[in-house]
Amino acid sequence: MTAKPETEPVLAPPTAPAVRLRDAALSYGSRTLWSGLDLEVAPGEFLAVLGPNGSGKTSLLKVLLGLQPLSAGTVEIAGGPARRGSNRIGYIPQQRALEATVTVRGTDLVGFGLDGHHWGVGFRNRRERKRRVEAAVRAVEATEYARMPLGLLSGGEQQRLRVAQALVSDPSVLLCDEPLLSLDIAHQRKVSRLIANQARQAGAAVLFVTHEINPVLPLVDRVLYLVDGRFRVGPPDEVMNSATLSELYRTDVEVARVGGRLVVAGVDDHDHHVPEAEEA
Ligand SMILES: Nc1ncnc2c1ncn2[C@@H]1O[C@H](COP(=O)(O)OP(=O)(O)OP(=O)(O)O)[C@@H](O)[C@H]1O
Repeated sequence: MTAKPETEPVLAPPTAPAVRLRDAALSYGSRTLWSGLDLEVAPGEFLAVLGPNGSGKTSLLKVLLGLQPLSAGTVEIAGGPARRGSNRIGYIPQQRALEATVTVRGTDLVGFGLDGHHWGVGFRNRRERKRRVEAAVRAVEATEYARMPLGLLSGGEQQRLRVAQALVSDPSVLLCDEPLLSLDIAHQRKVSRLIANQARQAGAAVLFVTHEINPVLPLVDRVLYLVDGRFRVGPPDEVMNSATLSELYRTDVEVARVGGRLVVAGVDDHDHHVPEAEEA
């Protein structure tokens, strides 16, 4: 007979999800982008969000940013309701080219990422603010041009500063909308690592919208794949396979692994927007 332990084992408290959607739906007019979406993203988790144009990936991020209300269901993020302007949430928006006349400097853009209730007042905070902005600019290797007007910078340089802006507040949730676009391969790799470090080292939940999973495949814990109102969530191997994608797209889709990369054939949307980093 085995002796009963005198005390119950101490269990670590379960970690609350950083993002939780319950039975969530989003419609614009009569068009439903997705419905019945139950999704929990844990602190430290890296979730890739894939799907063809118009499937509602950016709209999902807008819901999490408090910019778009759900049509049904509930959303919680970083321990509270989705609301605008939280500096616990970092956001790398889908890139839009800035006009040459934009005179805001890179360091100002990065500093906006810190603007919250406890920043920007008092000398000590100003000094700390400057230190953090400089560290974030250094991390994306933008020191050389960070004081220039944004309108004069290349698309890739602007993008690196947007990444610094999203990371500067040490966010607990990081929402990224195609963050590797217009970056060269070396910077795709560096930016992917910075984003992954925010998950692995700082414990942030990362939602990473992308058309091309290969540059981040080694970093991805789970995939959310949206197609025409249908979706699947699971580890990359469970979602990125011929059977699952054929079911989602309702047509024959072939997925093969070639040298550690995923090759998807049979759907137009797997156009390669970005040259691929060999290793994220
Ligand atoms: N405010 C809005 N009102 C009405 N329709 C909208 C609104 N915002 C987005 N849409 C539509 O919803 C659909 C999904 O848009 P969304 O930007 O979320 O797609 P996506 O999956 O991010 O696409 P892409 O891969 O092209 O970036 C699109 O057809 C878009 O036109």
